[in-house]
Formats: sequence, structure tokens, C-alpha cells
Amino acid sequence: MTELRVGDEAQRSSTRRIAFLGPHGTFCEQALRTLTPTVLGDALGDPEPSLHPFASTTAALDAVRSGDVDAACVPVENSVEGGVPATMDGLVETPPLVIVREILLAVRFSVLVRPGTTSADVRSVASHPHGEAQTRRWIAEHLPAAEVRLTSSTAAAAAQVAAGEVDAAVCAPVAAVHHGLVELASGVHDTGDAVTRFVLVRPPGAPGLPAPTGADRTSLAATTVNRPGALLAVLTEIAVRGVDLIRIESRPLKDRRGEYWFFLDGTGHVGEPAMGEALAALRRRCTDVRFLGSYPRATVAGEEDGTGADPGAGQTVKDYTEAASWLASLRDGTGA
Ligand SMILES: O=C(O)C(=O)Cc1ccccc1
Repeated sequence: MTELRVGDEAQRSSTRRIAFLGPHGTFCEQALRTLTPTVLGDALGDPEPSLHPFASTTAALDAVRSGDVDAACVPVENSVEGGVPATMDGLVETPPLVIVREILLAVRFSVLVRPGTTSADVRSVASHPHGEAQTRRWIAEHLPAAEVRLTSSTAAAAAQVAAGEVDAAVCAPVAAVHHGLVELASGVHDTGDAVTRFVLVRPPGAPGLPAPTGADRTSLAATTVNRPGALLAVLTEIAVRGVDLIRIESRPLKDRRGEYWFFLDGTGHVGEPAMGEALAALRRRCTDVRFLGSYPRATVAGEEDGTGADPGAGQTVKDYTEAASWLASLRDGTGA
């Protein structure tokens, strides 16, 4: 899969390049464009990187691994439909990539058509699998005769409508501008307040790990042997250190039937003692562990910041630091 060429963006003289799930008009592009120059400067070392649409999440991640781009913005999960399989699978491939920012975007879907098309004309409707999943009931009620087709992105569906390959696209309203379409219906999601989480990933290295903010999220993936209690042991290493587990999802290992990558997200930063010790314990106890990044927790516009559950007595950063210096004093013979 290759980069989708677009004239203007390739010509800017910025140093860093960011891939996103294209073509223009995806939710992914919208999410990426919410990042401020300050955030981009911190995350990539360039406040004004150039943005490049790619035909799939896999192609965008591959471009980071091959060095064609410096980072990629990809959808990772949705509050209605769960994880995006291609992204999860892509994150655990090698060489490693790390998440340096997350972006939460409230998604609202429109049905876009060529000018002059009415509901009665719609024989086929296309969308990304996550778009289809979030509007399935609406489509069944309002376009019952339409054949549903899945596309690599919502804007790819809009491009297919523009090309006359399909009659309607379920996508972001902004895709109408990019692809010369009009709105047949808006706000067609089955569940209100759906939020999609996107992540900005880059190879480990400069400009370094995002600094702890006090409201961070750490993502990791772990595999264990298939033995009774093996997953419980992993979760226990996390729980006993007061780390709030905020996501767990699995994907098959593919080449070893019956074994899985467990994707685990917890509140906290690898630079903090609790999360650091939990990761070190998983490194000792798991078949394989991938550190997928520690980065500031995002909020949806207008929502409260969620910093996670109370870690419990003796589990704060201060508690860990005090206990570590007490232990050091025992070891150097000055304490008791
Ligand atoms: O296809 C897009 O526009 C994306 O960014 C992926 C996606 C699809 C459906 C809901 C949210 C994100």
C-alpha cells in the first residue's frame, strides 16, 4: 500500500512527516489536526510537520517502520465497537513503535451522496467497518434495500461515491467538501456520544519519552504461556502496585494457535515507580512484553479529566519513593 499523493502537502519544507489514514476527510485526519504546534513540537520535535494520507492503517504504520515518515496517526479503539484490529496487530509487529500521544474524537456520521441522489436511489452504501457498526440500525431502517460495502476508511467510501462506484457513504460530514458530495442525512449514529481514540506513534528514540504529567496512560502488550492462572498472574502484578487497569483486549498471536497478545492499558507513566515495577515484573513473568508507550491522557472536549481510580493506601508515587529510600538506607547500612 502506498501514500496517497496530494500536491500541496508534499511541497512544504517542514522536516517531519506524519502519515494518517486517508484519503482526506477521515476522522483520523480530523483527530490529527486537533494537535497544536506545541504538542507536535513536544511529541515529534517539529511543531509544523507535513501530513500525508495513506491508504490503510497498515500502510501508515509500515511507512513509519521503513522511515518514509516520522510518525503515524491511526485509530486504535472506539467506544461502541472496541479495538481496531489492524492497528492492534500493527502495533506489536517489529521493529517496535511507541505511542507518544492519544487523541479522543467524538464521531458524528453523515450519509453523503452525489448531488441529486435521493434515498430511493441508494442501492449500495459504504463505510469503514467501525462506521458501519455504529450506524447499522440506522441503515437497516432508512436504507433497507442497500447493499453494505466495507472500505478502508470512511473517506475512502466517500471517494467511491464520487467515482460512481457506490451510491452512498457513511462518513464524516467534512468528507463532503473533499469529495464534492452532499448530505442526504446527518447524525445517523445508533449510539450517541461515541468516541474514537486515535494514537500518534513513532519509533522509539529522539525526542524521547513524553514526560510524566501526573495524568498519563501506559499501553503494553503481553503474551503468556497457556497455563491455569497465567493471565491472573499478569493482572495481579499490575493490581498489587495500585495501577488502575483501564483497558484489556486480546488479539490472537496468529502463528501459535490458542495464544494471545493481551493489550493492557493502565493509568500512570513508566517513569513512575508503580508502573515501572509492574512492567519489570511482566518482563520477568511473561513470554513476551511490548512497551507501547507512556503518554498524557487525553480528554474529549467538555469532559472531565479522568486520572483513574484511587490506587489505595501505600500506592502513591510518594509512598514508593519513601519506601525506596528506606530500602536504600538498609542496603548502605545507615538505616534500620
Ligand atoms: O475511516 C475513518 O474516517 C477513520 O478515521 C477510522 C474511523 C472509522 C469510523 C469511526 C471512527 C474512526
